[in-house]
Amino acid sequence: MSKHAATNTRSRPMFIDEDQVKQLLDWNEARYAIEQSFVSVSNQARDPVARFADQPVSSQPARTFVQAEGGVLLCMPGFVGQHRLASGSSDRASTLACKLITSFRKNASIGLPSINGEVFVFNSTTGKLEAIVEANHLTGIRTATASLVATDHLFLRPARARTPDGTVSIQLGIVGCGFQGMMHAIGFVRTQAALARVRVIRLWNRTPGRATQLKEVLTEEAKKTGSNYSVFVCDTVEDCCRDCDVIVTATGSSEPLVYRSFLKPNVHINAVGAGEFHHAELAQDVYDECQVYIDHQEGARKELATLRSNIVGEVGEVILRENRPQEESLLPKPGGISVFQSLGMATEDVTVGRLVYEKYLKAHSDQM
Ligand SMILES: NC(=O)C1=CN([C@@H]2O[C@H](COP(=O)(O)OP(=O)(O)OC[C@H]3O[C@@H](n4cnc5c(N)ncnc54)[C@H](O)[C@@H]3O)[C@@H](O)[C@H]2O)C=CC1
Ligand SMILES: O=C([O-])C1=[NH+]CCC1
Repeated sequence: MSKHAATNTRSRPMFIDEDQVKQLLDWNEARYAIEQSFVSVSNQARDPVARFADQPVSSQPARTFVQAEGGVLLCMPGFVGQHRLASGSSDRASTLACKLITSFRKNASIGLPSINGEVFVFNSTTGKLEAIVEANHLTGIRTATASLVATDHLFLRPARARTPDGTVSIQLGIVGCGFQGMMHAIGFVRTQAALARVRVIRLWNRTPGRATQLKEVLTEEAKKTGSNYSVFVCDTVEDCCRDCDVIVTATGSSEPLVYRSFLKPNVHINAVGAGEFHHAELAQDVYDECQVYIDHQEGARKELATLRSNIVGEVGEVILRENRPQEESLLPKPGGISVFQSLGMATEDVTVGRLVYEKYLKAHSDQM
């Protein structure tokens, strides 16, 4: 743990529950933690002589899947070395953690989330388990934030650079209004000041009732955040995607939902959901034309082995090359389709789990 962090010297680990995570985790702080995670993975993947000493490094194997009768258990261990805990801070930390997460699709019918997890945070010097962080909300925020970071670096920053006042506004499409779809929509709304104004949100869900519910949530959210976007519930995926600048797919579909003909020529898609495999939601004619960016080569080799597309590289490598004119840019060709194929990776849970734990320790320092 960092020299500035109080550590848990008790024999029992801290338990940080869902409600506490909701209070502690902030979208903009999570964004920085996720950027650190992306960068750590790509910095580690570099040739050692080309690695940046002032950037974090990491170690993370491809995750393992254990098939049970009703679903699957994923084991996601990871280490991030020398990451910054907050933007603008010179304090660095190293974090060892493991997320255990289950995906049981039929849970919705009994009123439970389909995805349930915990992040186990260890002391990276002694290996002692220091905290268990409930990770349903955490997984929602970290996954949506990974999409926000990818959208920002691949699509919004170049767009902002092309406008005279450095601001952009977007029409956002959400295909699949379950937990992830909701968290993504809220994430885009809550980070408007930093990323892009949201002027329209278009929603589609297989069962329209869930899209209508999300419309109500987003209408409340507009009041809370003083935003004035319009929200539309769409009857078809085509209608949902029409005219969108940014699209999120977050379903369990094993069949393609989004086809090339539904899309504007210049669009960024965050493909988050997984049916039988991770690239099921977009049709092959989208993959034939787009440029794909991933979170983690190691995971992609295993989980995207059947994807036929132009995989440009990791989002972290795009970030590392920004503002370094001596290195060739990995940005998408202007005016085309970019896809962030999100698998989800342990280092995201490592840096965000550590953020929650640090904030918990700070909030409870008088009781330690
Ligand atoms: N990339 C990442 O880091 C992560 C990805 N996921 C994936 O995101 C997806 C959504 O997860 P949650 O929102 O937590 O689940 P959820 O159970 O809350 O929502 C599932 C959504 O998928 C839709 N859906 C299911 N089967 C469908 C089909 N055949 N056609 C169209 N829509 C269908 C449902 O209507 C619902 O909108 C899952 O595939 C999950 O594995 C979840 C967490 C992290
Ligand atoms: O990265 C993650 O946490 C998950 N990806 C798919 C299900 C959960």
